[in-house]
Amino acid sequence: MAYANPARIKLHEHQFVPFLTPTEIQLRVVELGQELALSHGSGKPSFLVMLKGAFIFAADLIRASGLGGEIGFVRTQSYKGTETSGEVRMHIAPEPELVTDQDVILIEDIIDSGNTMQAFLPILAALKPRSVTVVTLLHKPEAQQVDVQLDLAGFVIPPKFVVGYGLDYDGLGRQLPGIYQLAEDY
Ligand SMILES: O=P(O)(O)OC[C@H]1O[C@H](OP(=O)(O)OP(=O)(O)O)[C@H](O)[C@@H]1O
Ligand code: HPA
Repeated sequence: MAYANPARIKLHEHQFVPFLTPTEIQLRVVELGQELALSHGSGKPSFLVMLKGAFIFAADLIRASGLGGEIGFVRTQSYKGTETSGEVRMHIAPEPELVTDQDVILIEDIIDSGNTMQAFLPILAALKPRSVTVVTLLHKPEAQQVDVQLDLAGFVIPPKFVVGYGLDYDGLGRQLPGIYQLAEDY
């Protein structure tokens, strides 16, 4: 499918410039899907999608992997504007039957400070999965404040705020097919 990919966008009071094109993202998502097919091809993993940000990435990644298995959703929230509040709230908890004794593939859109993963992984571990594989589309190692498990990352990016392909700035921008970075020159 061909997507409209605007050059420069405004969301609320901020301007954003193109950072990753839809094509770059799609090519990398296919590679990640192939890696999951290799590591989990002999079984039926449970996919756990971190809402809201990971919903578009997960839809593409799961189909790119060709893997069967159930799909579940969890919802955490910690961001206000471009900053983490530091407090990770759990709105939708995992279904135990998708986790206990299962090989779980946890799909996240971004690991930034690492606070969300640090808060969520113990909740998952308490349900006693057979294994957990953490996949994130984006990783900001220079912004990370805490060490967390990370098995597969699509792109390692600088510590600047990004939107698009599921990621938002205060509720806006999730629908954009490419990923945009906060502009500094306005
Ligand atoms: O590593 P961290 O600094 O914790 O940031 C990563 C988290 O922040 C975003 O979620 P957010 O709380 O914005 O909720 P959303 O997915 O509904 O946008 C993103 O989807 C990750 O879950
Ligand atoms: O850079 C980001 N953009 C959107 N949401 C986020 N959540 C953590 N980091 C980010």
